[in-house]
Amino acid sequence: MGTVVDAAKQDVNGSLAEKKPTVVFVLGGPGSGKGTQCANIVEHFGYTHLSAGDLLRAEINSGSENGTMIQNMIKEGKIVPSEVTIRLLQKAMQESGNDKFLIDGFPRNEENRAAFEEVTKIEPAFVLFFDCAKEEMERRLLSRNQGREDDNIETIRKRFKVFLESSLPVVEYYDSKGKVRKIDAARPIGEVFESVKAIFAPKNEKVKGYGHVLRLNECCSCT
Ligand SMILES: Nc1ncnc2c1ncn2[C@@H]1O[C@H](COP(=O)(O)OP(=O)(O)OP(=O)(O)O)[C@@H](O)[C@H]1O
Ligand SMILES: Nc1ccn([C@H]2C[C@H](O)[C@@H](COP(=O)(O)O)O2)c(=O)n1
Ligand SMILES: [Mg+2]
Repeated sequence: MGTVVDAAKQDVNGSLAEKKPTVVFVLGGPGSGKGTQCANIVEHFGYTHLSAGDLLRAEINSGSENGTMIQNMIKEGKIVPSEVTIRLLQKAMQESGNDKFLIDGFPRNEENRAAFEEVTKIEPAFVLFFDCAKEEMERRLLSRNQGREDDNIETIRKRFKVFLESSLPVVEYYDSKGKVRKIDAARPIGEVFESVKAIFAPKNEKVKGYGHVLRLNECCSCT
């Protein structure tokens, strides 16, 4: 089977030019709205959404030999070893037929980050980071009602701790490389998506220089 990079090699002339897939990492605390906003981005911008958590839950349900280990780790709010998660992500990328991916909830720690880079040689285009207060995230998780085993107060607290201790340093790493696009995710869903759209909209549709981003079909009060 070819690699993800192989699948993305074909250029417009049909020749085999090296073209790596576009990857956007989507990070944020538990319940910050990553999955909700990824669904909107898919609809508007043609990305394939790959949630590491969803892939791990599907692996549990598939009866895989790793299922029990993954289930126990998720229940404890712990991070599953990178080799397991990266294998699932690579398989999903290959099977998608797309070359633009939103990778949601990954990398969750330094081990995830370094292993993904080492195995795939892919650098993210940028990191979309949903910033939200803990109290608001907790409220959302406790009323999500999707039957997730980890949406109980005991596991939620463990997930918050892991987020602060292990995932935020990854966001800081990418921030030091100028790759983080931070969104205030505590607002209503539609407002959050307006900010997200401004990041994904093609560059040539933006007009800069007025202290905010304008779309070509909009006008500011200066005219
Ligand atoms: N901006 C928002 N305002 C209010 N509720 C929201 C907002 N965004 C998402 N929600 C709701 O909060 C819950 C959690 O959202 P979502 O599943 O998208 O979060 P997540 O970041 O993917 O969480 P997790 O890390 O646990 O997978 C859902 O019930 C969703 O409908
Ligand atoms: N890179 C990842 C992503 C997720 N997990 C596990 C641990 C998380 O608590 C759980 C749920 O993830 P979510 O759906 O909230 O993004 O899945 C992991 O081990 N490694
Ligand atoms: Mg999610």
